[in-house]
Amino acid sequence: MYQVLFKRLPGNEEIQLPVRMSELAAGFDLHAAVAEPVSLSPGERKLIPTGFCMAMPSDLEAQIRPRSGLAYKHGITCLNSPGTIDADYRGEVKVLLINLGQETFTIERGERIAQMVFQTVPSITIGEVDELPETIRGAGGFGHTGV
Ligand SMILES: O=c1ccn([C@H]2C[C@H](O)[C@@H](COP(=O)(O)OP(=O)(O)OP(=O)(O)O)O2)c(=O)[nH]1
Ligand SMILES: [Mg+2]
Repeated sequence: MYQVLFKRLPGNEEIQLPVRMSELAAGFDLHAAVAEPVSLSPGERKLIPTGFCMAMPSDLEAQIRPRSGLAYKHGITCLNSPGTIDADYRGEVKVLLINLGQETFTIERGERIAQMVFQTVPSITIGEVDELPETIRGAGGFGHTGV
């Protein structure tokens, strides 16, 4: 079990912290901490504040992913999906939304705009070599095995 710490930013006392909407939901929904409703016209992108900063164990990352309902109904998605929250980031978590739909979409204060999924990050070191270990696939890719 991991513990993730959240710190609300001033003025966001009534904005819910990330919340799971069902017992086994993978994603914690993120709420918009916009001061007033924010409109996204078709094709427009905006960085939406969540009103909190966080700290998680060093072997975790958090991914910011779209909500499928907003994507399906309104064309609202995360431009940089999945967004990456690094374990050492202490700034406000923000969500980069884009409107790929055909109508203007308005984000209300407190609305659930995206979801955050936690993942473990393996410990990696980088090694440089002249030759890589051989494989049967070799350099074949991009449809090399057929459809
Ligand atoms: O959707 C996102 C993506 C990133 N971040 C924050 C947390 C993350 O740790 C930091 C940096 O993100 P990223 O590495 O994706 O951006 P970068 O363009 O490489 O910026 P940097 O040079 O700060 O790493 O920005 C968010 O709040 N929301
Ligand atoms: Mg980066």
